[in-house]
Amino acid sequence: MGNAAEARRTINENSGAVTEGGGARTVNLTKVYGSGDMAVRALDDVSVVLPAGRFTAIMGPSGAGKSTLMHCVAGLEDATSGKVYVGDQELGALSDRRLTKLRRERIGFVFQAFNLLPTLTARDNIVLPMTLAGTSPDAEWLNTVVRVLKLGERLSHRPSEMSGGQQQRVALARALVTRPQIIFADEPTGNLDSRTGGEVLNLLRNAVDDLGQTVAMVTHDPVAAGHADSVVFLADGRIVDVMDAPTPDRVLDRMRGLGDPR
Ligand SMILES: Nc1ncnc2c1ncn2[C@@H]1O[C@H](COP(=O)(O)OP(=O)(O)OP(=O)(O)O)[C@@H](O)[C@H]1O
Repeated sequence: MGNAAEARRTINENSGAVTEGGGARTVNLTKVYGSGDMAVRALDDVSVVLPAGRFTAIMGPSGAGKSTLMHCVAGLEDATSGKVYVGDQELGALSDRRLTKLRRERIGFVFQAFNLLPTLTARDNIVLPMTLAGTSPDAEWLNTVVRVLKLGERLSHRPSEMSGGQQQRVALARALVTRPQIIFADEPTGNLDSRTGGEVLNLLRNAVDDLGQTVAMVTHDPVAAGHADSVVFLADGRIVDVMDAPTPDRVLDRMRGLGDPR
């Protein structure tokens, strides 16, 4: 799809039932930081679907609004106007307490820095969200996640006893164990060598294909975006294109077209 108007139309047409029971979407989402002369319109009327059971990459030049979009959809930032839905729940309708609960129970995060607690074993890091919530993991699901991520031999190890790739797999297991409606990955391969980065991308792909997970990933890397089902391109706070079945070459071409020097 070549132009922004067409991209937006498709997104709007798709923004009905697609996220029911999973995924996320925004409707006319605008986010302004500051006010008066200092106002920055980080997102400008963004309507986008992150469909259930699909892997979506979010790309665009520096300052395009990628992190802001992720933070608004994850309920970490308020919208200035417009709406955000996780599944069929509109975030603006929730009290702070219920929003915190939704974030803990229905959203998973994988960051560039793995954010593992150094004193805890892999297993205790994986189940930490549930420990904090005072619940216990579904043993069968925990076993499935550990098996898919090949962490069976590592469960009693602390982060310092694991490689970067193994630590990232623990971080992904922690995101998966609560069966969130969507996982947000922010540059999940940024700190990794290319082989380990490739493994992490395959794991995200497998989480979608084998576990039915919904994944949204912010990345600057066309190779990483090539693992997704589709790529949403942002520029100056607006959606300018959506690419299905992306390849690294097509993504790179599109990024160059947006003036990204990489
Ligand atoms: N807390 C904030 N206060 C003021 N302005 C902000 C804030 N957060 C982001 N911005 C501005 O909003 C715009 C979008 O920023 P954002 O971080 O979402 O872009 P990005 O696409 O993630 O960039 P990058 O690729 O460099 O991480 C930028 O102009 C940025 O300076």
